Amino acid sequence: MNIGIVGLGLMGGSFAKAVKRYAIATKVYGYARSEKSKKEIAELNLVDELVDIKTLKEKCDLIVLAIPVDNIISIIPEFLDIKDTTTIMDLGSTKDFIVKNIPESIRQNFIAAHPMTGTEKSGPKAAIDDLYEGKTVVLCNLEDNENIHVNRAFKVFQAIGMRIVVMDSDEHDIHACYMSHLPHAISYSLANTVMGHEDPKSIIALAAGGFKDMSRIAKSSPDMWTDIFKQNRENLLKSIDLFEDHMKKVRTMVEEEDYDDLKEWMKKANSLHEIL
Ligand SMILES: NC(=O)C1=CN([C@@H]2O[C@H](COP(=O)(O)OP(=O)(O)OC[C@H]3O[C@@H](n4cnc5c(N)ncnc54)[C@H](O)[C@@H]3O)[C@@H](O)[C@H]2O)C=CC1
Ligand SMILES: O=C(O)C(=O)Cc1ccc(O)cc1
Repeated sequence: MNIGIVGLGLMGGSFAKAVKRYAIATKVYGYARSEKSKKEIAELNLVDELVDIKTLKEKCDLIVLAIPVDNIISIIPEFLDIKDTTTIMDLGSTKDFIVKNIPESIRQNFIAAHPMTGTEKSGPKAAIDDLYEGKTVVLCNLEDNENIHVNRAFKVFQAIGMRIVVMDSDEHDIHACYMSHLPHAISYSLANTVMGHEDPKSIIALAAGGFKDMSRIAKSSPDMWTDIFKQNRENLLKSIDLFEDHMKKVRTMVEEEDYDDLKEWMKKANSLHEIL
């Protein structure tokens, strides 16, 4: 099988490394837009050959879109003439808007996937050898796909060591919102709150583990995350409201010196780590 990857940053570059490591592909092709990316991808030896979209469509059995979620939508028109036997798959963090905007003519070829793994880093240099190893990938609305494409997706994800979970795209977007998109909104908010109050010298001198843990994902790509917040806007708004309720609650308990209730509220939060 020949595999083509569009966008060779953290997710696409790591996918290239994984399929090479497990010798799943006869040849791995890549497509990148900028000269800077092309140079980095070549230096890191992420793919066997960098080609244009036309060649990618001619040569590849599986084409993976590892680009920001709005770019997935805007690049799709270039793939309307893929062969019936070509699988096209995205790795975007949102799923509902994407599946609803795939044209009918290629809907059966299009596998909507979200690997639940990543980091705050981006670009080709961020690619990691074992990013996907032992991690979960969510596949959505598989009833809209032909078997040949579903089987190919299962084969590739299992071969790179992933666990597959199947669900509807709207259900996916709710779970992804609470477990990933809201935490990113909180981390960006925390980073901006602290920087608005503390000078850089104090941050360097005094930042402890907790602050570093909670602000790590505030380093994530604004291009990628603006698109995600846009596509999952409704769920994100609801989750921010619920989070604000908790911030108001802790504020009231502290203001009213209601320390018994505060302790109970904290104990409840502690129990999350019995599950995780
Ligand atoms: N970063 C993470 O931890 C995770 C990201 N995702 C999703 O994976 C996708 C890719 O994210 P990352 O790899 O983290 O981003 P990234 O920024 O590291 O890589 C994306 C690459 O695609 C290139 N690109 C953008 N538009 C392009 C286009 N039209 N044609 C060709 N190349 C293009 C960019 O120059 C960049 O090098 C996004 O949809 C994101 O939501 C999913 C799970 C985890
Ligand atoms: O860096 C982290 O801890 C992440 O949470 C990475 C991440 C980012 C986006 C996703 O859709 C999934 C995972």
